[in-house]
Amino acid sequence: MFTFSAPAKLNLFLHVIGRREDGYHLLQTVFRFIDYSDQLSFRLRTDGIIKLHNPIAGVPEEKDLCVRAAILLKQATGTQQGVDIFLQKQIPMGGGLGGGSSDAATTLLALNYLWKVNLSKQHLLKLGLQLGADIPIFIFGENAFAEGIGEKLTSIKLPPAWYVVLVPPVQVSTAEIFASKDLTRNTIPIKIPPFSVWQGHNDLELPVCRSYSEVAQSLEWLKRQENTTITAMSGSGACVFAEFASEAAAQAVFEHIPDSMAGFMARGLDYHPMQQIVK
Ligand SMILES: C[C@](O)(CO)[C@H](O)COP(=O)(O)OP(=O)(O)OC[C@H]1O[C@@H](n2ccc(N)nc2=O)[C@H](O)[C@@H]1O
Ligand SMILES: Nc1ncnc2c1ncn2[C@@H]1O[C@H](COP(=O)(O)OP(=O)(O)OP(=O)(O)O)[C@@H](O)[C@H]1O
Repeated sequence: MFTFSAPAKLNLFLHVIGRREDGYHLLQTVFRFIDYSDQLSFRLRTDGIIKLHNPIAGVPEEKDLCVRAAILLKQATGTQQGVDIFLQKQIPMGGGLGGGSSDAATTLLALNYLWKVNLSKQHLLKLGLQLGADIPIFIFGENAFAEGIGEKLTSIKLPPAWYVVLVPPVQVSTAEIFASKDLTRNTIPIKIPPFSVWQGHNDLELPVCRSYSEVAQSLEWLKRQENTTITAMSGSGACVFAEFASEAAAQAVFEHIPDSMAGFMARGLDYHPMQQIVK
Protein backbone atom coordinates (compact mmCIF):
# COMPACT_ATOMS: atom_id res chain seq x y z
CA MET A 1 0.00 0.00 0.00
CA PHE A 2 1.30 3.47 -0.92
CA THR A 3 0.06 6.59 0.88
CA PHE A 4 0.24 10.17 -0.40
CA SER A 5 -1.23 13.39 0.88
CA ALA A 6 -3.54 15.81 -0.90
CA PRO A 7 -3.10 19.29 0.62
CA ALA A 8 -5.70 22.04 0.70
CA LYS A 9 -5.16 25.39 -1.04
CA LEU A 10 -6.13 28.92 -0.17
CA ASN A 11 -6.90 31.62 -2.72
CA LEU A 12 -5.07 34.62 -1.18
CA PHE A 13 -7.16 36.80 -3.50
CA LEU A 14 -9.53 36.04 -6.35
CA HIS A 15 -10.48 38.60 -8.97
CA VAL A 16 -13.11 37.85 -11.60
CA ILE A 17 -12.02 39.82 -14.66
CA GLY A 18 -14.35 38.51 -17.36
CA ARG A 19 -16.21 35.59 -18.80
CA ARG A 20 -15.42 33.12 -21.60
CA GLU A 21 -17.94 32.34 -24.32
CA ASP A 22 -18.69 28.98 -22.68
CA GLY A 23 -19.74 30.78 -19.47
CA TYR A 24 -16.60 29.95 -17.45
CA HIS A 25 -15.18 32.96 -15.64
CA LEU A 26 -11.74 34.43 -16.24
CA LEU A 27 -9.86 34.85 -12.99
CA GLN A 28 -6.72 36.22 -11.49
CA THR A 29 -5.85 34.50 -8.25
CA VAL A 30 -2.95 33.44 -6.05
CA PHE A 31 -2.97 29.84 -4.85
CA ARG A 32 -1.13 28.88 -1.68
CA PHE A 33 -0.80 25.30 -0.41
CA ILE A 34 -1.27 24.70 3.32
CA ASP A 35 -0.30 21.78 5.56
CA TYR A 36 -3.88 20.56 6.03
CA SER A 37 -4.54 17.50 3.91
CA ASP A 38 -6.57 14.47 2.90
CA GLN A 39 -4.67 11.16 2.73
CA LEU A 40 -4.99 8.70 -0.15
CA SER A 41 -3.74 5.14 -0.11
CA PHE A 42 -3.37 3.01 -3.23
CA ARG A 43 -3.03 -0.78 -3.60
CA LEU A 44 -2.29 -1.90 -7.14
CA ARG A 45 -4.49 -4.50 -8.86
CA THR A 46 -3.73 -6.46 -12.01
CA ASP A 47 -7.38 -7.05 -12.99
CA GLY A 48 -8.02 -3.51 -14.28
CA ILE A 49 -10.68 -2.70 -11.64
CA ILE A 50 -10.70 0.75 -10.02
CA LYS A 51 -12.37 0.65 -6.62
CA LEU A 52 -12.82 3.30 -3.94
CA HIS A 53 -13.27 1.36 -0.71
CA ASN A 54 -14.72 4.09 1.47
CA PRO A 55 -16.83 6.46 -0.62
CA ILE A 56 -17.79 9.78 1.01
CA ALA A 57 -21.40 9.90 2.28
CA GLY A 58 -23.50 11.59 -0.42
CA VAL A 59 -20.88 11.21 -3.20
CA PRO A 60 -21.50 8.04 -5.29
CA GLU A 61 -18.27 6.12 -5.98
CA GLU A 62 -18.33 6.81 -9.73
CA LYS A 63 -18.74 10.57 -9.12
CA ASP A 64 -15.83 10.82 -6.69
CA LEU A 65 -13.06 12.90 -8.21
CA CYS A 66 -10.31 10.40 -7.35
CA VAL A 67 -12.21 7.60 -9.09
CA ARG A 68 -12.84 9.85 -12.10
CA ALA A 69 -9.16 10.79 -12.17
CA ALA A 70 -8.07 7.13 -12.08
CA ILE A 71 -10.48 6.22 -14.90
CA LEU A 72 -9.29 9.18 -16.98
CA LEU A 73 -5.63 8.18 -16.58
CA LYS A 74 -6.42 4.57 -17.43
CA GLN A 75 -8.24 5.66 -20.60
CA ALA A 76 -5.53 8.14 -21.60
CA THR A 77 -2.74 5.57 -21.29
CA GLY A 78 -4.54 2.33 -22.20
CA THR A 79 -3.05 0.59 -19.18
CA GLN A 80 -4.66 -2.71 -18.11
CA GLN A 81 -3.84 -2.09 -14.45
CA GLY A 82 -6.31 -1.28 -11.68
CA VAL A 83 -6.21 0.07 -8.15
CA ASP A 84 -7.88 -0.05 -4.75
CA ILE A 85 -8.21 3.46 -3.33
CA PHE A 86 -8.70 4.37 0.33
CA LEU A 87 -9.55 8.01 0.98
CA GLN A 88 -9.18 9.64 4.38
CA LYS A 89 -10.96 13.00 4.24
CA GLN A 90 -9.97 15.91 6.44
CA ILE A 91 -10.48 18.90 4.13
CA PRO A 92 -14.05 20.24 4.51
CA MET A 93 -16.23 19.69 1.44
CA GLY A 94 -17.66 22.62 -0.45
CA GLY A 95 -15.22 24.73 1.53
CA GLY A 96 -13.31 26.50 -1.23
CA LEU A 97 -10.15 24.68 -0.13
CA GLY A 98 -10.00 22.51 -3.26
CA GLY A 99 -10.29 19.20 -1.40
CA GLY A 100 -11.90 17.17 -4.19
CA SER A 101 -9.57 18.74 -6.75
CA SER A 102 -6.53 17.93 -4.64
CA ASP A 103 -7.70 14.31 -4.23
CA ALA A 104 -8.01 14.06 -8.02
CA ALA A 105 -4.55 15.56 -8.60
CA THR A 106 -2.90 13.29 -6.03
CA THR A 107 -4.57 10.31 -7.73
CA LEU A 108 -3.25 11.37 -11.14
CA LEU A 109 0.27 11.97 -9.78
CA ALA A 110 0.37 8.78 -7.70
CA LEU A 111 -1.01 6.43 -10.37
CA ASN A 112 1.13 7.97 -13.11
CA TYR A 113 4.07 6.91 -10.94
CA LEU A 114 2.75 3.62 -9.52
CA TRP A 115 1.33 2.32 -12.81
CA LYS A 116 4.62 3.44 -14.44
CA VAL A 117 2.72 5.04 -17.32
CA ASN A 118 4.96 8.12 -17.04
CA LEU A 119 2.91 10.88 -18.64
CA SER A 120 4.65 14.27 -18.55
CA LYS A 121 3.56 17.01 -16.15
CA GLN A 122 2.26 18.92 -19.18
CA HIS A 123 0.03 15.99 -20.14
CA LEU A 124 -1.23 15.52 -16.55
CA LEU A 125 -2.04 19.25 -16.35
CA LYS A 126 -4.29 18.87 -19.41
CA LEU A 127 -5.99 15.74 -18.07
CA GLY A 128 -6.60 17.43 -14.72
CA LEU A 129 -8.20 20.47 -16.32
CA GLN A 130 -10.77 18.17 -17.96
CA LEU A 131 -12.01 17.29 -14.47
CA GLY A 132 -12.08 20.77 -12.94
CA ALA A 133 -10.57 24.26 -13.02
CA ASP A 134 -8.88 23.84 -9.64
CA ILE A 135 -6.99 20.64 -10.46
CA PRO A 136 -4.01 22.00 -12.49
CA ILE A 137 -2.53 23.94 -9.55
CA PHE A 138 -2.17 20.74 -7.53
CA ILE A 139 -0.26 19.10 -10.41
CA PHE A 140 1.81 22.23 -11.03
CA GLY A 141 3.01 21.81 -7.47
CA GLU A 142 4.22 25.33 -6.59
CA ASN A 143 2.37 28.30 -5.18
CA ALA A 144 1.27 30.29 -8.18
CA PHE A 145 -0.40 33.30 -9.70
CA ALA A 146 -3.16 31.88 -11.90
CA GLU A 147 -5.03 33.30 -14.85
CA GLY A 148 -7.47 31.97 -17.42
CA ILE A 149 -9.83 29.74 -15.46
CA GLY A 150 -6.92 28.71 -13.23
CA GLU A 151 -4.79 26.85 -15.78
CA LYS A 152 -2.32 29.59 -16.74
CA LEU A 153 0.11 29.27 -13.87
CA THR A 154 3.16 31.33 -12.96
CA SER A 155 5.08 30.19 -9.90
CA ILE A 156 5.38 32.75 -7.15
CA LYS A 157 7.49 32.94 -3.99
CA LEU A 158 5.49 33.72 -0.88
CA PRO A 159 6.83 34.62 2.56
CA PRO A 160 6.39 32.19 5.46
CA ALA A 161 2.86 32.52 6.86
CA TRP A 162 0.39 30.87 9.21
CA TYR A 163 -3.33 30.75 8.75
CA VAL A 164 -6.42 30.51 10.92
CA VAL A 165 -9.16 28.98 8.78
CA LEU A 166 -12.80 29.11 9.91
CA VAL A 167 -15.17 26.46 8.57
CA PRO A 168 -18.76 27.76 8.60
CA PRO A 169 -21.33 24.96 8.85
CA VAL A 170 -22.50 25.28 5.22
CA GLN A 171 -21.40 23.89 1.86
CA VAL A 172 -21.31 26.35 -1.03
CA SER A 173 -21.84 25.22 -4.61
CA THR A 174 -19.18 26.80 -6.86
CA ALA A 175 -21.53 26.78 -9.87
CA GLU A 176 -24.26 28.59 -7.90
CA ILE A 177 -21.91 31.39 -6.81
CA PHE A 178 -20.45 31.95 -10.29
CA ALA A 179 -24.05 32.21 -11.59
CA SER A 180 -25.05 34.85 -8.99
CA LYS A 181 -26.52 38.14 -10.16
CA ASP A 182 -24.59 39.85 -7.36
CA LEU A 183 -21.20 38.82 -8.76
CA THR A 184 -18.86 41.54 -10.05
CA ARG A 185 -17.24 40.21 -13.22
CA ASN A 186 -15.18 43.20 -14.32
CA THR A 187 -12.42 43.73 -11.80
CA ILE A 188 -9.57 45.54 -13.54
CA PRO A 189 -6.81 43.06 -14.43
CA ILE A 190 -3.58 43.40 -12.50
CA LYS A 191 -0.21 43.11 -14.20
CA ILE A 192 2.61 40.81 -13.08
CA PRO A 193 5.19 41.55 -11.84
CA PRO A 194 5.04 43.32 -9.50
CA PHE A 195 1.85 43.00 -7.51
CA SER A 196 1.05 42.53 -3.88
CA VAL A 197 -1.01 39.63 -2.60
CA TRP A 198 -2.06 41.93 0.23
CA GLN A 199 -3.89 44.36 -2.01
CA GLY A 200 -6.28 41.88 -3.55
CA HIS A 201 -9.81 40.83 -2.63
CA ASN A 202 -12.19 37.97 -3.42
CA ASP A 203 -15.01 38.94 -5.79
CA LEU A 204 -16.98 35.83 -4.78
CA GLU A 205 -17.23 37.02 -1.16
CA LEU A 206 -20.17 39.36 -1.69
CA PRO A 207 -22.56 36.83 -3.29
CA VAL A 208 -21.56 34.14 -0.77
CA CYS A 209 -21.94 36.44 2.25
CA ARG A 210 -25.36 37.62 0.99
CA SER A 211 -26.63 34.04 0.75
CA TYR A 212 -24.87 32.54 3.78
CA SER A 213 -24.91 34.67 6.94
CA GLU A 214 -22.64 32.11 8.69
CA VAL A 215 -19.87 32.98 6.22
CA ALA A 216 -20.42 36.73 6.68
CA GLN A 217 -20.26 36.38 10.48
CA SER A 218 -17.07 34.29 10.39
CA LEU A 219 -15.39 36.81 8.11
CA GLU A 220 -16.46 39.73 10.29
CA TRP A 221 -14.99 37.99 13.32
CA LEU A 222 -11.64 37.45 11.59
CA LYS A 223 -11.54 41.07 10.43
CA ARG A 224 -11.77 42.20 14.06
CA GLN A 225 -8.61 40.25 15.05
CA GLU A 226 -5.15 41.76 15.42
CA ASN A 227 -1.93 41.23 13.44
CA THR A 228 -3.61 39.81 10.34
CA THR A 229 -1.94 40.41 6.96
CA ILE A 230 -4.93 39.14 4.91
CA THR A 231 -8.51 38.26 5.84
CA ALA A 232 -10.61 36.80 3.04
CA MET A 233 -12.79 33.97 1.84
CA SER A 234 -11.04 31.16 -0.07
CA GLY A 235 -12.32 30.28 -3.55
CA SER A 236 -16.10 30.09 -3.63
CA GLY A 237 -16.29 29.57 0.16
CA ALA A 238 -17.53 28.62 2.61
CA CYS A 239 -14.16 28.75 4.42
CA VAL A 240 -12.64 32.08 5.41
CA PHE A 241 -9.11 32.65 6.64
CA ALA A 242 -6.74 35.11 8.24
CA GLU A 243 -3.05 35.19 7.43
CA PHE A 244 -0.33 35.96 10.01
CA ALA A 245 3.42 36.50 9.70
CA SER A 246 4.15 34.43 12.81
CA GLU A 247 2.87 31.22 14.31
CA ALA A 248 2.45 32.91 17.70
CA ALA A 249 0.17 35.58 16.24
CA ALA A 250 -1.97 32.91 14.55
CA GLN A 251 -2.06 30.80 17.72
CA ALA A 252 -3.24 33.77 19.79
CA VAL A 253 -6.26 34.25 17.49
CA PHE A 254 -6.90 30.51 17.09
CA GLU A 255 -7.20 30.12 20.86
CA HIS A 256 -9.99 32.70 20.98
CA ILE A 257 -12.29 31.28 18.31
CA PRO A 258 -15.79 31.50 19.81
CA ASP A 259 -17.51 28.23 20.76
CA SER A 260 -20.10 28.90 18.05
CA MET A 261 -17.42 28.71 15.30
CA ALA A 262 -15.12 25.90 14.17
CA GLY A 263 -11.75 26.09 12.49
CA PHE A 264 -8.15 24.97 12.28
CA MET A 265 -4.67 26.41 12.07
CA ALA A 266 -2.27 25.66 9.22
CA ARG A 267 1.14 26.64 7.95
CA GLY A 268 1.67 27.93 4.44
CA LEU A 269 3.73 25.56 2.26
CA ASP A 270 6.13 26.52 -0.51
CA TYR A 271 5.53 23.34 -2.51
CA HIS A 272 2.99 20.57 -2.93
CA PRO A 273 4.40 17.51 -1.10
CA MET A 274 4.37 15.50 -4.38
CA GLN A 275 6.03 18.23 -6.44
CA GLN A 276 9.08 16.07 -7.27
CA ILE A 277 7.13 13.02 -8.46
CA VAL A 278 6.66 14.14 -12.08
CA LYS A 279 8.88 16.00 -14.57
C1 LIG B 1 -13.42 29.22 -7.27
C2 LIG B 1 -12.18 28.35 -7.46
O1 LIG B 1 -12.09 27.39 -6.42
C3 LIG B 1 -10.94 29.23 -7.39
O2 LIG B 1 -9.78 28.51 -7.22
C4 LIG B 1 -12.23 27.62 -8.80
O3 LIG B 1 -12.34 28.54 -9.84
C5 LIG B 1 -13.33 26.58 -8.88
O4 LIG B 1 -12.81 25.44 -9.46
P1 LIG B 1 -13.59 24.04 -9.44
O5 LIG B 1 -14.24 23.83 -8.12
O6 LIG B 1 -12.61 23.03 -9.94
O7 LIG B 1 -14.72 24.32 -10.48
P2 LIG B 1 -15.27 23.42 -11.69
O8 LIG B 1 -15.67 22.10 -11.13
O9 LIG B 1 -14.31 23.47 -12.83
O10 LIG B 1 -16.54 24.28 -12.08
C6 LIG B 1 -17.76 24.24 -11.39
C7 LIG B 1 -18.68 25.28 -12.01
O11 LIG B 1 -18.28 26.59 -11.56
C8 LIG B 1 -18.36 27.54 -12.62
N1 LIG B 1 -17.02 28.10 -12.86
C9 LIG B 1 -15.90 27.50 -12.37
C10 LIG B 1 -14.65 28.04 -12.56
C11 LIG B 1 -14.56 29.25 -13.32
N2 LIG B 1 -13.38 29.83 -13.56
N3 LIG B 1 -15.69 29.83 -13.80
C12 LIG B 1 -16.90 29.28 -13.58
O12 LIG B 1 -17.89 29.84 -14.02
C13 LIG B 1 -18.91 26.81 -13.83
O13 LIG B 1 -20.31 26.99 -13.80
C14 LIG B 1 -18.60 25.35 -13.53
O14 LIG B 1 -19.53 24.48 -14.10
N1 LIG C 1 -12.90 13.24 -3.33
C1 LIG C 1 -13.79 14.22 -3.16
N2 LIG C 1 -13.70 15.04 -2.10
C2 LIG C 1 -14.60 16.05 -1.92
N3 LIG C 1 -15.61 16.30 -2.75
C3 LIG C 1 -15.77 15.53 -3.82
C4 LIG C 1 -14.86 14.46 -4.08
N4 LIG C 1 -15.24 13.90 -5.22
C5 LIG C 1 -16.32 14.56 -5.65
N5 LIG C 1 -16.66 15.54 -4.81
C6 LIG C 1 -17.79 16.48 -5.01
O1 LIG C 1 -17.24 17.80 -5.24
C7 LIG C 1 -17.97 18.78 -4.49
C8 LIG C 1 -17.02 19.95 -4.17
O2 LIG C 1 -16.12 19.48 -3.24
P1 LIG C 1 -14.79 20.22 -2.79
O3 LIG C 1 -14.54 19.82 -1.38
O4 LIG C 1 -13.70 19.98 -3.77
O5 LIG C 1 -15.25 21.73 -2.85
P2 LIG C 1 -14.45 23.02 -2.82
O6 LIG C 1 -13.33 22.93 -1.83
O7 LIG C 1 -15.42 24.12 -2.68
O8 LIG C 1 -13.81 23.04 -4.25
P3 LIG C 1 -13.12 24.22 -5.02
O9 LIG C 1 -12.29 25.00 -4.06
O10 LIG C 1 -12.28 23.43 -6.01
O11 LIG C 1 -14.24 24.99 -5.61
C9 LIG C 1 -18.47 18.04 -3.27
O12 LIG C 1 -19.65 18.62 -2.75
C10 LIG C 1 -18.71 16.62 -3.80
O13 LIG C 1 -20.04 16.48 -4.28
